[in-house]
Amino acid sequence: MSNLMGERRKKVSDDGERSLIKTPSNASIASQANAATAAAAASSTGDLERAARKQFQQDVTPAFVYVLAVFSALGGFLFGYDTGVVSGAMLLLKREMNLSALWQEVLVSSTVGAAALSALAGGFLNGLFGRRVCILLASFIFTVGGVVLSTAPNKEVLLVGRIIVGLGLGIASMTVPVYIAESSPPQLRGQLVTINTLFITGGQFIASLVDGAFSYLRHDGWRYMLGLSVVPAVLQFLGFLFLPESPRWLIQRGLTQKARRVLSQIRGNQNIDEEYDSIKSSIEEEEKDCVGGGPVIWHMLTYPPARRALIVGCGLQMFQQLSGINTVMYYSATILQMSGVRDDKLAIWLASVTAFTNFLFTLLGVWLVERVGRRKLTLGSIIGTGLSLTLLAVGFLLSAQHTPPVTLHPSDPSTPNSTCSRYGSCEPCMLDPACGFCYRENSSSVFATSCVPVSPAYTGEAAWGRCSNATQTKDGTYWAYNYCPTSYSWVVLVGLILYLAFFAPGMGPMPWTVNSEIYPLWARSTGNACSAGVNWTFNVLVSLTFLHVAQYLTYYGAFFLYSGLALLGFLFIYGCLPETKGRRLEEIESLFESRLCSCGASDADEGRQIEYIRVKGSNYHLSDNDASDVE
Ligand SMILES: O[C@H]1[C@H](O)[C@@H](O)[C@H](O)[C@@H](O)[C@H]1O
Repeated sequence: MSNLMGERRKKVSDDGERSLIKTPSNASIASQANAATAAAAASSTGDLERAARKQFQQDVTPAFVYVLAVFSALGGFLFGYDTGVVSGAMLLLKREMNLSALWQEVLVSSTVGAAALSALAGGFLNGLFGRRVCILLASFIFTVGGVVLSTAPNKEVLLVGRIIVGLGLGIASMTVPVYIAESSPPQLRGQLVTINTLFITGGQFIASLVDGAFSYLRHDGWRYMLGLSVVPAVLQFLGFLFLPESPRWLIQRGLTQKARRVLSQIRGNQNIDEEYDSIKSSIEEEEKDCVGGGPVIWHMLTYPPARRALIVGCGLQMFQQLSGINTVMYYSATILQMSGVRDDKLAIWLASVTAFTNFLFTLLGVWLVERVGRRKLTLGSIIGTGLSLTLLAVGFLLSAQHTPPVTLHPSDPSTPNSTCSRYGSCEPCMLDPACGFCYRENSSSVFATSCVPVSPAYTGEAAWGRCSNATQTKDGTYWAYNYCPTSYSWVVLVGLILYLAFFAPGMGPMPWTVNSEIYPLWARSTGNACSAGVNWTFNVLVSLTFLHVAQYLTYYGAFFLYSGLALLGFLFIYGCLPETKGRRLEEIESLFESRLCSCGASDADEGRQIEYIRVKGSNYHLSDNDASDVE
């Protein structure tokens, strides 16, 4: 490895191309001087920071970096679409292909499992072939997966298609944030990377609409649902044929001339000298520090700053999933049914309201990330998430305490000893996956209640009796498979809305955003591969265990457990997450240098960042040579 690094260093130190740098025009120098004046005139540090940022964005940020971010974030859209669309597709598939519960579970989790594995492999591919090739590869894989899924003749081919899609998901989920972070100017980086998560939640929302629309098509509707992902995948593939490689990766590989060209392309009229030099010298520094051979993960584990960054990155992803987002999203249709929406179709449409709320509040995160910073946003978010989870748990607890008793004990001659008939009230009946609650309702009460076995083919019906034909029958008889009728459903509904409002701006996007920036360049691919792998692994663990956890601990127990985990997450974030706002990627490693886990950013750190932006704001008019004095 040291030999390799020595060779690379030689290439990196080739500096013969300085004449290729675009020198700033008089107009740009004048406008940069305006930036400084505007910044200097601002009275308070907050005004100063805002003025500098605004002026910088107006003068220096070319539209190209936004185009680049949006095309990359199509990877996020596919992430959201492919993970979201499957629930609606499964409703149709299980009838059409007669899928057992095991097959349904395998089809849903195979994608997430494959994503976990391919995210890990993506680290290696990223280092070797670069970010652009990996994004091209991911969109190609998505396209193939979409075609296989939409034309699948049987469940085995469906499984192959779901695994292919998962392979694309893993690579895209770890590459896209890194690519955007490496191409963005520091003061926009948080916002642009967070756009990727906005696209994830946007993909989930569109998937829920597609699910709603095609659920009316009883035959082959699932083919359209699963196959439509080909459209954004092809769009991204075509776009990336024309988009450039990450300049940082190019410099690392010694392709300095190309890196300069790309940097001036994405920075427009801004002078790139300072940025180029700082990236290059930090890579040289990194390479000097890095001695000995062996895999990058070993170097990360034995080099304290990289190890701390890895702990923070993986911990954030783990706590994101442990705070139960995918359970809450998945369960939202049932929560809505509990609250009185008894019609199946309407519940599917209302689930898209949940997905839209998640999307809307992620937009708030895009707006807040560069204003309040990553640390405060994540801390505020996890506190709110934990409290909303407690409210959800209290709602479920109240419903359980006032659960309606079973008043009728009908027995079917073919299943006389069904365990269902032994339950005395709705709560234990509904928690048993083999049983459901059948009841009649009028405006003031629930009556004529019974606990009966669920139909083996479809959980939306009872195996026999009054509820064997549909979720809701004409005479006001209802079938409740995984909820109990309750007058406390409003508490759960408020909990759900608050949960999304708090989770989506912070805990949703920040783990991805922070991971894209905390690792030094030599460890960035591997660090992101590991943390994305952790995200997918905990995603599959939490979704696979939810029903079992609910069965043993009841729903309120499961939600109390999640809120306890959110509390642990808060302590972890409070103790370990530093503020990275406004810093260059190359500066961030120093945040992990001395402290145990790089604990909280102090006010002094905040001051330094404002100073950094201020100095940069007033520095644009300086000559190229002066620029280096600033750092
Ligand atoms: O950041 C995303 C987002 O919050 C999604 O809504 C969720 O489904 C994903 O698991 C998560 O990684």
